Amino acid sequence: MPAEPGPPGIRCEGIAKRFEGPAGTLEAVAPLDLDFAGGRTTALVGPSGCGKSTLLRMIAGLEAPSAGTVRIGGETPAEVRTRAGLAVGFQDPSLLPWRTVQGNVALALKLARRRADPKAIERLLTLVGLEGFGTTRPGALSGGMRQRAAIARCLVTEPELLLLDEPFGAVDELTRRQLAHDLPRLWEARGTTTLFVTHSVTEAVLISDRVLVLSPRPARVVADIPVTLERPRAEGVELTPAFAELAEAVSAALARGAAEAGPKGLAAQ
Ligand SMILES: Nc1ncnc2c1ncn2[C@@H]1O[C@H](COP(=O)(O)OP(=O)(O)OP(=O)(O)O)[C@@H](O)[C@H]1O
Repeated sequence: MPAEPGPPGIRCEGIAKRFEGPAGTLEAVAPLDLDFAGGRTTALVGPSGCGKSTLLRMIAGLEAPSAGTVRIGGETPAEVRTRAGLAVGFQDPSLLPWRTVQGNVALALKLARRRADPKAIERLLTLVGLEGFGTTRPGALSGGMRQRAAIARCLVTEPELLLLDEPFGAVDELTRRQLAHDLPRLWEARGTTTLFVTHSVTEAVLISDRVLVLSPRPARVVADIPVTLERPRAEGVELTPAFAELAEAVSAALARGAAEAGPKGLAAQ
């Protein structure tokens, strides 16, 4: 099906994933119906093991659903991937060790059959705090720096859809805050549809237009919280009562989801 005009929305219908293992069937994602508006940023939060990454991988077309369908602006994930319309950033940055940071970022452009502009790459590296590290190989970077290089690699192709799975996991708190302020400005300006998995309630509220709180596995939506704070987020917004109220609503929903799941849910938190 041809792509719809404008930033692509995502529609998941009855999407589910079961894994077969020696201990039997594991229901990672129970049938879920989800809609994500085009050009918006949504945070997915939920206890460890509730199926967030599996959901993201299915939307990215990296994992086949056991049931249900995913459409991105009317297209299948495979169709969007074929024309390099989506980028995925995982906690494990998986950079090519023999290529420099510049080379790793430029590779994403090459795979998308686009010309690499070294100046544009350098600007992006500056934005993620890697100024002057373009010629360094991943082995000589810290874990957090590798993650930031991977984020630059995601952004360089200017994808329509950005799927980020805890991309700041190994980044120190201060840099993390800076990235949480700076990066959304970039993808908002481009109208990128973004899905973002995080364990940080603060980050979820800071970065997104909407927070979906998921229950312990198999995940269902416990709360769907619109984040109405002004964009771009102002410096110090984390200290405002409106922010605290939203963060509290997310935390309370997480606790409610765990409590409703019983002792298994609480243990999974
Ligand atoms: N390839 C796989 N084979 C078998 N089981 C899997 C596979 N991938 C994920 N699972 C299981 O599916 C469930 C959901 O995993 P998933 O990684 O999606 O959770 P998550 O919410 O992203 O967790 P975390 O927050 O800890 O990263 C877990 O019980 C996990 O063990």
